[in-house]
Amino acid sequence: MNTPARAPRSPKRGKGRPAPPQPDPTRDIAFDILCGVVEHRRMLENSLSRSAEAHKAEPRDRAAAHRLAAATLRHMGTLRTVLEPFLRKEPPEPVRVALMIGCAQLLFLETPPHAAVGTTVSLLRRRKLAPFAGLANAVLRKVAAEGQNVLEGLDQARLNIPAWLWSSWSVLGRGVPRAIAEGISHEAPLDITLRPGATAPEGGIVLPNGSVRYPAGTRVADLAGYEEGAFWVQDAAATLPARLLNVKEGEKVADLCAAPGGKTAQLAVTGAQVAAIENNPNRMARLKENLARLGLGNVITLQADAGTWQPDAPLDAILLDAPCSATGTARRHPDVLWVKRPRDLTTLTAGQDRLLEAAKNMLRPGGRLVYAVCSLQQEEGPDRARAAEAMGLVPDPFTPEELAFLPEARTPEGWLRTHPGMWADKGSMDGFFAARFIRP
Ligand SMILES: C[S@@+](CC[C@H](N)C(=O)[O-])C[C@H]1O[C@@H](n2cnc3c(N)ncnc32)[C@H](O)[C@@H]1O
Repeated sequence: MNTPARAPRSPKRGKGRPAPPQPDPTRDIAFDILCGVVEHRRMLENSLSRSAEAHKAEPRDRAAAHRLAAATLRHMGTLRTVLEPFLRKEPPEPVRVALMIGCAQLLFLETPPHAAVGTTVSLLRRRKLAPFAGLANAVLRKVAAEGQNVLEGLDQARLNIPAWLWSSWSVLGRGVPRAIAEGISHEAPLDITLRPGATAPEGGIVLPNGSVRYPAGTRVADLAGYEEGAFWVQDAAATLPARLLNVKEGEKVADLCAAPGGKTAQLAVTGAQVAAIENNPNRMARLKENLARLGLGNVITLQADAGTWQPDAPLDAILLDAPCSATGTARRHPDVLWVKRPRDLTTLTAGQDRLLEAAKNMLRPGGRLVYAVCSLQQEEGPDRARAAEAMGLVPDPFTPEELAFLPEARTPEGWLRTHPGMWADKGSMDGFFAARFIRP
């Protein structure tokens, strides 16, 4: 077994001192993000908001850092494996993080070797890890020379998914864990949902569900019509739960876990009377901003716990997009793979049951509930649908006609199950589970 390495001696200086390290906010912020995820199991956004470097950086540098960190996370299992034979001893975790950033640039981001090596060495110097600069120089030069050959012998899809998740996804079908891993291995495209009657900005392709898709890296604010509220950002799979609630004009509807509001917007444009409930004040602020941009002033927004909130009168329909492990969003948020643990599911599923029970009691007899999670986990999807049935809700299966544009997502029970292995030829989709019920 490898043992922790002592810091090697500083590389010998020539006649002059080494040049002082150049500022490099992109790599500094990416380093902070990755240390937060890897060492402290903090989600990427949380790590980003704690990074002092990120606070003083230009938006452009923050965005570049976000993409570099996400690319490193997407390939993290592979990067660890590639580095292993070049390290005689285990380096401290922050040094390994810096090496992974350098390695990701060499192997996946087409950064020229001198830049990948040089920026990693400078990063270590800026972060008071100068004694490891020589090690990084030597290791990354070897990766530059031999890394592509090493990659060829690796099962990258398998390495980039933690073992517990890979085995949990095998219930989804033969070959599905690999298909999901391949879907996650690429940066997600940008999908938008158009307001009824709005024209799609140029450059997108229309997907079978009506979403319009733009290449990964497209900046939403650059698309024509954004400021005017012609559309909102929403993965194609994320449009399905609200659509399957089949809300009609004038109905009394609640969106119980609403921010940032893509599904609220879908419900509101039908002309229904929508109450959007959200308990997190920061996320509520984002929801309100989004609804204001879209001009959807007809939505009532309430900061409240959906587990205790009561409507004035029983509701016709409810969307419960419950908080979950979010493993279905790993192509946008690859940090999820390395932050979540099996034990998190116990707390999450208890919360989902609490919200299901509360939602049931808000409905009028005959009222409809769609329960949805952006999770690929059995415990948060099918097991919760069974729990809802045990609470007295009556299943109302999705019909083949409702899912005619995506028949592979309809389960034998009439639930919805999407995953990142679907629409592989179109750029994939997020993983969602949804089930519909009627209150008897
Ligand atoms: C999966 S996200 C919802 C995404 C949203 N439906 C959309 O499409 O944009 C879950 C949301 O539920 C909120 N939330 C979590 N627990 C809640 C509770 N007890 N009551 C209300 N909102 C809650 C979270 O803050 C988060 O914004």
